[in-house]
Amino acid sequence: MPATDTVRIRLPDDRNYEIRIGSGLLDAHASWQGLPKGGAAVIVSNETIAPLYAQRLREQLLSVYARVDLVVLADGEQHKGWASLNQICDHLLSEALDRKTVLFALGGGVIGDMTGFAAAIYMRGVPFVQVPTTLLAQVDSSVGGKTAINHPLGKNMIGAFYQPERVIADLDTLDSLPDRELRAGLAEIIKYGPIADAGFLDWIETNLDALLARDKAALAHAVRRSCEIKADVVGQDEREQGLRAILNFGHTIGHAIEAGMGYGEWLHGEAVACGMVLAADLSHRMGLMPADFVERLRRLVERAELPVQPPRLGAERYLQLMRVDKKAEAGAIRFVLIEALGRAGLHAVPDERIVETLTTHGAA
Ligand SMILES: NC(=O)c1ccc[n+]([C@@H]2O[C@H](COP(=O)([O-])OP(=O)(O)OC[C@H]3O[C@@H](n4cnc5c(N)ncnc54)[C@H](O)[C@@H]3O)[C@@H](O)[C@H]2O)c1
Ligand SMILES: O=C(O)C(=O)C[C@@H](O)[C@H](O)[C@H](O)COP(=O)(O)O
Ligand SMILES: [Zn+2]
Repeated sequence: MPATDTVRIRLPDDRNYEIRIGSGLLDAHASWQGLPKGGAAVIVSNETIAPLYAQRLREQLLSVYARVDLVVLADGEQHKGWASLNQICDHLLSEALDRKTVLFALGGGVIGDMTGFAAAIYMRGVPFVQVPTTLLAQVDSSVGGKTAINHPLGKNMIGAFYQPERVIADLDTLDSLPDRELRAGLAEIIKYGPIADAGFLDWIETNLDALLARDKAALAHAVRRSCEIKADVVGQDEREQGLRAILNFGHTIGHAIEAGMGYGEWLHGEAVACGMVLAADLSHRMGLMPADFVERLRRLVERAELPVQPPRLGAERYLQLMRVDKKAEAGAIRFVLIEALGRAGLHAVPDERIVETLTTHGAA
């Protein structure tokens, strides 16, 4: 039996679940035991991941479920929309699958977010399991129950909070992940340091080369610590009434970059990395953090070979995109700013300050 780390996420109404992290989990019988059954299993994946892993998952699930279907979606952030969501629902309905059906999201954050949303709305809710295969999905998107599709006017604008039954993060699936996608995952790992754990930021700085070299022990630690932090935050504030917003550090500008450039042009993690550098700069301009913190974060992002220079969309376009951000209130754009190393909060930032930061970084 392969070594497995388990992080538990604690939620009201008997909705606690486990995040299992380790090597060989995809092929381990135990990963798939104890889940809801009595209906069919449906694996939702995409044209890149399905040929790599769907057959292995299907074989495992056939020891639990009498029927295991596979829905293969187009690959890419630009397909995180109504058409793909409909494709999942069309399959479920045309096969007359009942509300005991369990969906298995096999892929990165795009597949996880869409499968979770389909699970939330099909027959008003069927169970689903996250099987994340990107670093980003293992450290972030598979945990916490944010599900969504994109809209041309804004990222993740149509969705639901809906928790999975379990998360199975098999570190071995990262072996086939392209380098650019691995680096995108590092962005969300870096995020957890400044917002929640200064010691973890030190650890990332020390171990960045090992992470880039895909050292399994380093990856296992990064995934576990990231999941612990996220599970703790979500356990306190599942529906983002307050604290959970800290997980959006770097995302106000990041989401504007993704939508403004056209989904898929910048990877989510790339846009978040750049957004964190600008949000760090804003934290300094708002008098919360010293200048050396901005430099420290910029240096780390650069070392991870992630972008620090935002695209020149123009200040007005950035402001327009950020006014539809979910954290905005009554037209005021609100940013997650760092207040001290390991502590963050939500702050309304005047447009002039935002324009200053955008201009300094060549985005305006
Ligand atoms: N729900 C949340 O809390 C949350 C958190 C963070 C990000 N997200 C969302 O997640 C999405 C980004 O997720 P992502 O970075 O995983 O991107 P992704 O899902 O697009 O996957 C990245 C690419 O890697 C490929 N891939 C996946 N696993 C692979 C593997 N093991 N081997 C080879 N190729 C593989 C995919 O086919 C895709 O081309 C965004 O839509 C973002 O909004 C959601
Ligand atoms: O789980 C959360 O909460 C997050 O904010 C995690 C983010 O990394 C993620 O990108 C999330 O999808 C963003 O949520 P949104 O509400 O800003 O769309
Ligand atoms: Zn994110």
